[in-house]
Amino acid sequence: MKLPPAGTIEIAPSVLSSDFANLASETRVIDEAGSKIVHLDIMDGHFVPNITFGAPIIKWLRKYSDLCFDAHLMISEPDRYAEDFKNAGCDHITFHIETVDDPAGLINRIHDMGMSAGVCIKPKTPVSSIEKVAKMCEMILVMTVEPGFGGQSFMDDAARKCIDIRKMAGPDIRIEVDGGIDVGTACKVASYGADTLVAGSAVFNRPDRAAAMKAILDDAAKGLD
Ligand SMILES: O=C(CO)[C@@H](O)[C@H](O)COP(=O)(O)O
Ligand SMILES: [Fe+2]
Repeated sequence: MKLPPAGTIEIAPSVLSSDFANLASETRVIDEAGSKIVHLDIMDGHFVPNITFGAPIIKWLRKYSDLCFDAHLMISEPDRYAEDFKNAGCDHITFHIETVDDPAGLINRIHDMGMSAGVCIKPKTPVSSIEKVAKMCEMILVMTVEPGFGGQSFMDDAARKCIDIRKMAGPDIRIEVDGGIDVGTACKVASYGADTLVAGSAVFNRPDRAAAMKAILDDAAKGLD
């Protein structure tokens, strides 16, 4: 499934905190609970100090799920691997602005392969770094923790960058936030202009994933009041 167009608040559960031995059923649960997107965290042990999974695992998961596969590439040289993620069935690829010399070139390549594209900024990376390419993207990802691990504490200063990004990019681009999103922080990021909420531990570390997702979305709605 393609990335939903901007204009609605969506939750993008990150399977990073799920039971990797049961990835297909974990993904089915969030689908049945109403999610349109599953967030896939790809880490290479080089750009970030952790290793997760790559295209072969995604290719298998694709056989079991029609959700929008939102790949968050926390890897060096994302241009080298973008085609592998396309062939594995990803719908959307986000790469880190810190990892490339020619972000516009990579966004064009991702589009040419038929996927939507996103750039991501780490907490200390300024909004100005994505100014030239923001409007080329379908979604901009703002890290609200240092990338690499689930379960970290939300950084409000980083989240506030969504306010400037929303002004810069306009209403037609999704702004995704990632790290420490739960009840209490979802309302804040929604008020800053984010509309796509990645949640890992807040969903998968709870026995009732559907209830956890609903609580996060209800909290986000409060941020729009
Ligand atoms: O990209 C990352 C971590 O680098 C994430 O997508 C995490 O999975 C978010 O985890 P929580 O903070 O929601 O537990
Ligand atoms: Fe992520």
